[in-house]
Amino acid sequence: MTFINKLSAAWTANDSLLCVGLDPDMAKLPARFQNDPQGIYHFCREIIDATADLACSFKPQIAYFAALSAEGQLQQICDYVREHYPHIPLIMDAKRGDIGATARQYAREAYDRYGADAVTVNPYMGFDSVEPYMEWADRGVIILCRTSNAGGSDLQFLDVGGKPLYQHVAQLVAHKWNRNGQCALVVGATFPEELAQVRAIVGDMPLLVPGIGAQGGDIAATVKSGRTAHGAGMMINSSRAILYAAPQAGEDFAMAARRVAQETRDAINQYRR
Ligand SMILES: O=c1ccn([C@@H]2O[C@H](COP(=O)(O)O)[C@@H](O)[C@H]2O)c(=O)[nH]1
Repeated sequence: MTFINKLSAAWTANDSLLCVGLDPDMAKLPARFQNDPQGIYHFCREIIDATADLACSFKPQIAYFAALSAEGQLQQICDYVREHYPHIPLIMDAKRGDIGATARQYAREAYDRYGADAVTVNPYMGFDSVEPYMEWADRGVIILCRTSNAGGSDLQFLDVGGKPLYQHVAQLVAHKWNRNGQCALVVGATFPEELAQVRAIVGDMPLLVPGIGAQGGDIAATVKSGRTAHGAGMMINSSRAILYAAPQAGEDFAMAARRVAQETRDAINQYRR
């Protein structure tokens, strides 16, 4: 099954456009995980079990693991999702970008080592830096377009021939690069007007949309701007707001994560149709 088919099935199965981000920050984990050599794995596993029926995808951000030399635990997490929730797409957020020969190694890392269904990629070095990922025709290639951070405007908003650069990226990916129908784009929830512009350019192409929750993006505006005619088409990511939902020590973190994930999924669904 391709990434896009798996994602469509997960949207329907869990009635959800919510992508649960896995960004484990050791300083924010409950104490029992900080004293456990396998703490990152155990924490993420509990989050996954608590939210798997509410999510359309899981998105580990590789930096949180690499910074702690915890790639082994990331591998265990990916194995766990594939074994216990094989219908939920796994997105490796790595934002890779390099020459073709190196890109092929990054693709092997994401798809073969971690078994990810999709990986995030930076388009700045052009098509030959993205093409190696497409050799895995059943996997997704999620390309940065209009990122959620304020500084994204420094380059992505540059006027290029009368249009901002991010619109060129959307057009290029939708009309030239997406030969196998495996591409998606990253567009931040913090810029709903640009999200609507991108949706108008790319048709039904899936969009990974970070920026709700901790970054303050408005859920109603995000969904209204980014949904397809079928009320889907998005993986709306929330990481910290779910992972660290427990307001104080003592509250069960997994129950709190589930509560916030459910509230977020339901808030998104209010504006889908
Ligand atoms: O434009 C982008 C692209 C990726 N991200 C990533 O998404 C999550 C957001 O985490 P929150 O805690 O929900 O803010 C994180 O992994 C980022 O690296 C993004 O925020 N914006």
